[in-house]
Parts: sequence; structure tokens; C-alpha cells
Amino acid sequence: MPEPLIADERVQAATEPALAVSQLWKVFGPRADRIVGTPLAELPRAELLAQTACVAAVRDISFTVAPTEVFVVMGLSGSGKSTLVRCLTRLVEPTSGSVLIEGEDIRGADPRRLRDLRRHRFAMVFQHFGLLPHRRVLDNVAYGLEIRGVAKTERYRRAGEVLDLVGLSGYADHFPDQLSGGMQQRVGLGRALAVDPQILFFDEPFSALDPLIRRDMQNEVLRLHHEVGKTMIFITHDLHEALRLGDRILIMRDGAAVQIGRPDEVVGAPADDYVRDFVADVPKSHVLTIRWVMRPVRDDDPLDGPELGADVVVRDAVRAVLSSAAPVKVVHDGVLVGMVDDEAILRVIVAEEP
Ligand SMILES: Nc1ncnc2c1ncn2[C@@H]1O[C@H](COP(=O)(O)OP(=O)(O)OP(=O)(O)O)[C@@H](O)[C@H]1O
Repeated sequence: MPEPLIADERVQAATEPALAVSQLWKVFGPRADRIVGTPLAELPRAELLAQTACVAAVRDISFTVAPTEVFVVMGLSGSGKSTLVRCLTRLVEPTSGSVLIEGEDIRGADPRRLRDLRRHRFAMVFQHFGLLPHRRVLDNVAYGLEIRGVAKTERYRRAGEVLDLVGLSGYADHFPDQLSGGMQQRVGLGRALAVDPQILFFDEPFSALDPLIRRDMQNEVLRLHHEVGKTMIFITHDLHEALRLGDRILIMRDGAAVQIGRPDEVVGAPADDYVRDFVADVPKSHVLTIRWVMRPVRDDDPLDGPELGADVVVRDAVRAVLSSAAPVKVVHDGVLVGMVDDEAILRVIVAEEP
């Protein structure tokens, strides 16, 4: 698959990143702080373990996340996703590297500042909802505000608002065990949103839910993201979930970042065989945009065909392309950047046939 011909700057705005991670390592084990920067750090995981009894759970990872971006961390079990994300809030202490949250170095935060950041700037949603069983839904949602010392009337007002937002109006007085798994996770989402955090962290929040409910909840996250526009860091081992939710995806393997890219980049230009295997079964027409299938404009191209934006997904372009006698013109920022003809579209569709 050719590289897209033009860069997409949608996500990477010129503003300060919400999160900037640089050369982050987490090594577990005895004398873990003696590994980074030595030849031992280059050893494959199994050899490092055999020689030093240490595990490099996160290896030299760097990335930035733009404000309001949904950034997904994906990888197989044991690849280091949870450790990486826990390092970002110092639930796990990084071994080396830096983590800046809106420019603030959180590795330098003292315990008081850290507590403050966790109460005011971050919120977490976990797989096992972590709800308080003896408290009503309303109190569970209001919990973060209670910890912050917000007065009862105000926190109930806010919790009521959030219950509406997550589709649980009418359930304020229920207890968690009276709700289905999906609804309990909505309470978890509501509790996270109630404190109006700057960054929401999700650690495999939907893995325990059955597939239909899981899809519902993914839609819910997309809808909430659209409404509240928070920066979200989302861990999953499910590629389809990653592709649906992520503006960009970080793919991890054995603690290292194998690829960081938009869904269409991961599917259109997998960095190696590991990623290629991951994406082999993804219906390409659902993910690739027409910039991935367009060809350069030729002098003799008829220019009376329809026009489509370069970010239109192939699946949504099929009808326009196939029903037009002339090739479709692909435009980006008002400039003609390529052409798409029937053949290019059909190649993607036919490749998906079982
Ligand atoms: N506290 C710890 N002490 C020692 N090793 C650890 C610790 N926590 C994690 N590890 C190891 O670090 C590696 C990465 O684990 P991590 O839980 O971050 O992976 P993961 O991708 O989140 O996996 P899963 O999807 O199964 O949760 C694993 O080899 C794990 O055994």
C-alpha cells in the first residue's frame, strides 16, 4: 500500500500537548535502576529476565497526546499497556524518562501535588468498575467530588447532571448490584466525568462486557467524547476497539512501541509483521481513507467527475466512485491532490472477500 501523499494535521495541533512522554522506562525487579543506559537494556525480555531477574515492562517509549485526542494503547497481554499507563499517573513509579502533563513534570511532583493532580486533573475507569456496593448510584457518581470536599447539594446537583449525560437518569437511588454490567460501567464513566478531569484514563474498561454491550459502550465513549471533548487515554487488547475509538493508536510489544499512528496508518502501512498480523482481518474499506487509494492526477484526466475530501473513508466513497463515468477528484484544503477510479476502489473491496 503506498504512503498517503499528504500529511494529516488534524490531531497534532500546534498547541501544548495534553501529555508528553519521553524515553520512558519501567523495569521491575532487583536493582531495576541499574539497567537503563547499560547494554543490559538492549537484551530481549527473556534474556534480561534470565540474566538479571528484571522485567522491562516499558522500554524507551516516547509520544505526545494532543488536547481532546483519544489515544489508544494496544497490545497483547503482557506487552506493558497497564504499566505504561500507570506510569503516567505514577500509580507505578517510572524507572527513567519524563512525563509532562500540560507541561508539568509529574515525576517531580511531591506527594501532596500528586494527590491534588489525581483528584482534580485525572480520572480513571477500570474493567472492574470499582463501585462502592453499599452506596447508591448517585453517591457513587458524586464520590470524587465528596473526596474533594464539595458540599452535598452541589455534588448531588453535578452527579444528577452527569447521570443524565451517561443515560442513567432514573437510577440515582439504585445500588450497583441492581444494575447490569453495562449500566455499572456507565456509573463508572459518570463517576470519572463528574470531577471534570483534564485527562480520562481507561484501563480495559469494557473487557468484561459481552460483545453487544461492549459496542454500545464504545459508542457511548464516542458520544461522550464528542460532547465533553476530554483527552482520553484508552487501553485495550482489542484491535477493533482501538480502531473504532482511537484518533491514534500506540501498539506495544514486549514493552516497546512498535507503531504509533492513526487507524488508517496502522492498517494501511503496518510497521512490521507483528502489526501486519494484527490488522490482517480488518476490513480495509472501513478504515482506509481515499488518500490511500488515490493516484496522481494525469494531464489527460477528465475533470468533470464528482469531488470528495481526502479523508472520506473508502466504504463511504464506493457509491460516488462507481456511479461516476469520470474518476472522482480528491481534494484537500481546496486543492486537487489525486484521482480515484473504479479499479482502485474495487481492489480494496475485492481484497476483503473471504
Ligand atoms: N509489579 C510487577 N512486578 C514485576 N513484574 C511486573 C509487575 N507488573 C507487571 N509486571 C510485568 O510487566 C510486564 C507487562 O505487564 P502489564 O500488566 O503492564 O502488561 P499488559 O499489556 O497490561 O497486560 P494485560 O493485558 O494482561 O493486563 C509483564 O511481563 C508483567 O509480568
